[in-house]
Amino acid sequence: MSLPVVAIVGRPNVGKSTMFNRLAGERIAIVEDKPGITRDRIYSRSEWNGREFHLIDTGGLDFGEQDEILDHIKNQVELAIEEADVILFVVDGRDGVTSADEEVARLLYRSNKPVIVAANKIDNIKHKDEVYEFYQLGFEHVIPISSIHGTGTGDMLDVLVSHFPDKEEEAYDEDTIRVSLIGRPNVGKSSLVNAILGEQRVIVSPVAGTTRDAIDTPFEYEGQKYVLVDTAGIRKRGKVYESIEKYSVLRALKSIERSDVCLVVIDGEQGIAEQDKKIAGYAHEAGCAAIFVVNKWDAVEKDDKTLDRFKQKIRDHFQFMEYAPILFVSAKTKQRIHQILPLVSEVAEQHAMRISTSVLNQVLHDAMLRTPPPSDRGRRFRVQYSTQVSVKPPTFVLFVNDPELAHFSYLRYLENQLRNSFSFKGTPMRIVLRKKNS
Ligand SMILES: Nc1nc2c(ncn2[C@@H]2O[C@H](COP(=O)(O)OP(=O)(O)OP(=O)(O)O)[C@@H](O)[C@H]2O)c(=O)[nH]1
Ligand SMILES: Nc1nc2c(ncn2[C@@H]2O[C@H](COP(=O)(O)OP(=O)(O)OP(=O)(O)O)[C@@H](O)[C@H]2O)c(=O)[nH]1
Repeated sequence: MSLPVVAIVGRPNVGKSTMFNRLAGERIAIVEDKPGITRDRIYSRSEWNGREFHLIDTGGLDFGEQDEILDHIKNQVELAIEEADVILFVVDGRDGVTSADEEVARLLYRSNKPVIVAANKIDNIKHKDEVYEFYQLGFEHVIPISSIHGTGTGDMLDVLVSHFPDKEEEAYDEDTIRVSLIGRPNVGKSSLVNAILGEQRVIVSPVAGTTRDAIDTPFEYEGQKYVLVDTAGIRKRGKVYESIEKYSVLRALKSIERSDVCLVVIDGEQGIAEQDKKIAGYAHEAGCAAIFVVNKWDAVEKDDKTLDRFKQKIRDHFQFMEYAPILFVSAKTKQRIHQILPLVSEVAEQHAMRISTSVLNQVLHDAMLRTPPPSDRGRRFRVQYSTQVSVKPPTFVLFVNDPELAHFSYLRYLENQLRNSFSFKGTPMRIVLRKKNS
């Protein structure tokens, strides 16, 4: 199921980034984090009262060359209307309604999305009645807040969450492998979808907007059911998106959540870009299995070392995803396209693998005997007992004497030992430490 999306819009300087940072500060802790993951400042996963959602600061999006502030605002709002489930319209509560606020409001009327007006910079609660004038913008909710101090944000989040769509039911069987192709614009995602399906079911064209509605493509291959998630979303939807590469991250985020396996598509001709790293990082954090698919391999001038060199570059850039296998393909010539689905099926199996408690404890016990944890001021990290608590991704709970004694490098060692014993090819793994009450 994909998470609800909340977009923050508003004219410059009203405090969008400050609010974003505050809400992103409530970010749920990632159990297993690795160095080297970079995040966009404009996307965050947040949570309120047990409901998770994505937050986008549209003000932070770069829409390319634009002199007019109004154009920038229009683009923000268009994107918010298209992508968000709830729109958070930030105004400066101390300035009163400005003409730019009215313009934003006018643009927002056209959508049927719930809009919540956050009257920001009300640092002193005594002034909260002054925000009533913002009701003239025509929206049901006007909430006085101070992003700097955090006052009012709880009330605002309550209203936001109350407008989230109901959780949808998962439409596919447990044994269907949900796959998404993620990557920057123009790396060849649509072409790969076509190549994988072996027919021109999705229209490929260098022009934007050739496919419109979000469409999943279910199919069967060698007795296994698959669904390619949001094949239509792979295409850009309107002119506004042409210039925003960062937008590709949002597309990726939405399909990642609905997927078991992510094909991280990289343009072999152009090489690895910073944006690739961010997109891959989201797949990793979401706990999806992943495969690097280097496309356009036909267009690369090669000698006998080119492939190994490219592999090494991937390993250097994506150190947090050492587990992900790499395929070099061409959607154009169909080179190695037939290897994609068998590999998808293999990593999906690993992603869903369960290890019995006794075997798990044996492996960890042996590993700790072979290389005991370093002692920290006379105290040593000990694992009493461990068990796998979930799959997709495989998640292990280790009951330990003191979680503080666990060094990152030692946990990495334990993870590698698990991988040596069980493979877990293509899947991230989570290790959660719990203090054992003795
Ligand atoms: N007093 C007060 N100042 C605030 C509050 N929130 C933001 N500010 C200030 O308002 C200014 C603009 O804040 P930003 O968060 O950068 O505003 P923005 O809407 O993201 O601005 P753009 O990036 O230009 O669109 C900064 O100087 C903030 O410190 C608040 O709750 N109270
Ligand atoms: N040489 C070569 N060109 C390719 C290959 N795959 C795709 N292309 C070209 O790359 C361009 C982009 O391909 P698309 O499949 O539209 O890329 P996309 O990632 O879906 O692009 P967006 O919809 O912009 O996200 C097109 O001009 C394709 O013809 C390939 O394997 N080799």
